[in-house]
Amino acid sequence: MKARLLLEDGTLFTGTSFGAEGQSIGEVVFNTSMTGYQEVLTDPSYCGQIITMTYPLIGNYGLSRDDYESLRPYAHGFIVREHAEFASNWRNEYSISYFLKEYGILGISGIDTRMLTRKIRLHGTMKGIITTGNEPLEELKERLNTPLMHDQVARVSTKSIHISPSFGKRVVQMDFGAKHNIQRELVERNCAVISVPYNTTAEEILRFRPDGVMLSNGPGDPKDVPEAIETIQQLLGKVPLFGICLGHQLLALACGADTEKMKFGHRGGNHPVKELATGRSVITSQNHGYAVSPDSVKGTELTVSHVALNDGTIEGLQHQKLPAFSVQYHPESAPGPLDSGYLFDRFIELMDSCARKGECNYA
Ligand SMILES: NC(=O)CC[C@H](N)C(=O)O
Repeated sequence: MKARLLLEDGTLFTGTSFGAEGQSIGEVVFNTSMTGYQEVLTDPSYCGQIITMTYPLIGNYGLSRDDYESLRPYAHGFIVREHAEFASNWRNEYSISYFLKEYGILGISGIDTRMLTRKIRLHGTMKGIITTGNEPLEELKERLNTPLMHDQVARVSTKSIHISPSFGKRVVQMDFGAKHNIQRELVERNCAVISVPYNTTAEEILRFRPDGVMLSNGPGDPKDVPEAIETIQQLLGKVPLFGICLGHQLLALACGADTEKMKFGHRGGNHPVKELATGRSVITSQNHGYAVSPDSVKGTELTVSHVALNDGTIEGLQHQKLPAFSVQYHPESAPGPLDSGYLFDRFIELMDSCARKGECNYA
């Protein structure tokens, strides 16, 4: 079946549908990972976005339930050069087209993804619409005027409190759309993880007597969740904090810094980042369209700890006085390189040292 993709700048692509039928609108972004399409599709941070994969063949190792990064995909569409119906992998359970159809996500293949990516890099991220119908172009253009959503975190955050029990440390995870691998990394280090909805108050969080609070990744503009910024302000200094991606941006806002939308963002599995304290470089997994504004950090109690080697963007922050740090990239990888797993060890050490010094203060 034929499918079309229309961009905000008027570019029309025609391809083949390989997912659900209908019409879907979203912000078109590109991801340069060569593998990991199912972790990407099930990363809740893509809620409201249409993902273009720059790697030309997608679906060739199929899908398996154990590789999901959340319970379901939240992306608004999937664009590929070529999709493979036949999967060569003993772990394969079903095909990419079956998966997309099951969750009502439109997929379009046969697209010149190199041209599309170059357009996005030149113009910045744009809205786009995918359709399998025969609507006239004017109607699609009209639909592209629909404003983008701003309530993604509320859509993807857990609706109720749940715990993955373990003996050891207790970490409350503010779930803004958390990827499963954050929890796996913590559980592996003997932490019981209590995941709470994004709008849980500081008082409720501290009632769990946590050793630390994890600020998860999540979709959208960090300024769309002011209640979380307020909660983080109240948690600062009372309990060790570790922020990842959206959690990093929210920590920055809570400390008085600012965030801004990037031209086309960072999404992929090979972004080089430098840790300023050691001069060491790591290859990181990334997925973000916003970043902390460099000038806004001056005058706050934050220090820039990591920078992106491709464009100098802030990739990590450390609080100068309080036990709190964060990274813009994904130390939990999934998909992507494992270089940054040591940051979870650092969080454990921070919780240990705060507990030793009696620095946790639940009052
Ligand atoms: N992966 C994330 O947490 C993304 C954070 C934020 N939604 C951004 O795009 O910058």
